Amino acid sequence: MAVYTELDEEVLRDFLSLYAIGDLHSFVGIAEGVENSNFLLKTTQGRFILTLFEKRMNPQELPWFLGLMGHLAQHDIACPQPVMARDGRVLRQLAGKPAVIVSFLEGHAREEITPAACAQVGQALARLHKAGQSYEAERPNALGPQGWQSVFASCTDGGDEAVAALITETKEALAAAIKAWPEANDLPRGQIHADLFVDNVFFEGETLSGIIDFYFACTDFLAYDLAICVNAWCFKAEQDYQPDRAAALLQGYEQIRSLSDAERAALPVLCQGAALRFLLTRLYDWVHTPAGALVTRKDPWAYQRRLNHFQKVPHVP
Ligand SMILES: Nc1ncnc2c1ncn2[C@@H]1O[C@H](COP(=O)(O)OP(=O)(O)O)[C@@H](O)[C@H]1O
Ligand SMILES: N[C@@H](CCOP(=O)(O)O)C(=O)O
Repeated sequence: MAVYTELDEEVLRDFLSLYAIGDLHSFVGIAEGVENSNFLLKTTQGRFILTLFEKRMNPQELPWFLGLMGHLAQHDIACPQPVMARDGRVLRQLAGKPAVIVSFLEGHAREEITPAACAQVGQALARLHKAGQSYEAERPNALGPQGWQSVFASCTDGGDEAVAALITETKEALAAAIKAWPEANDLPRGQIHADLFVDNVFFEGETLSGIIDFYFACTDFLAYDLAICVNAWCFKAEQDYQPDRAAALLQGYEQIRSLSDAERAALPVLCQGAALRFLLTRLYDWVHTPAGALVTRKDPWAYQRRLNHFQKVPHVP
């Protein structure tokens, strides 16, 4: 569930009067999601998403994310577009939290993943990368190799025997991936989504209709974003690698943006890094989420299995 902050209807009506998006018909909290509180608003002018940013977000970084989403939307990427209030501001405060209203995207996350869906994800990712090239402000990836080390360090005293074993087994892989990681100038860089998982891509029928959740976006290797998608989209039952999906993902991507030889050669290590990144943040949540918390913890072992796959089979697809 992800509604951490309750909203009072009158307070919301007052808030909406700052925008030119019509009068409130109804609002409902959205159960999906983990990080922030999201509400579906229905107004006399249509549907919108209201997000209240919760404590894991650094409010100083919000203008970068909202600027990127606005930039991409203006470049025909189907993503939420931040809505300006009458005074021209997109970021305000509501119920004591930073708040934004964005456009509503039609569609739903897929339940069945096919190579054809992966091909469209690849195309959409490449379009996002191309459109992001003209968004100049940079945001370093806080969850790059340096970040992995500090997340790892903050997991090491907690958890049961299974967690202790996972920590031991991850230590060596972490050191190896950091050592093998490309230098900043080795590969093309730009704005990446960095969390393009199945729940963040909407389809209407068989057609990709939009991409949401840009709050891990950052400036990093473009091919690393592809490696994240290989991890997120190309395994079945959390462990069986599906090379046909990966082939379709890469082919779709290259229909829009060609990969260089260096990017292709780096994909296996980038896939290991992507597996580690999600293993580590899931492990952090596993160790630090108190029993009885509203949020369902995600399984870090699913990403250990992916990491093991890319260690044993160092080629993609
Ligand atoms: N622009 C949007 N249009 C339609 N639905 C959205 C939009 N943004 C978010 N949602 C809905 O809200 C849910 C949670 O959003 P998400 O950005 O993943 O939250 P979190 O960052 O908290 O994980 C999504 O699964 C989707 O159902
Ligand atoms: N995709 C990440 C978790 C981030 O959650 P989101 O709901 O913000 O996409 C993972 O699977 O570990």
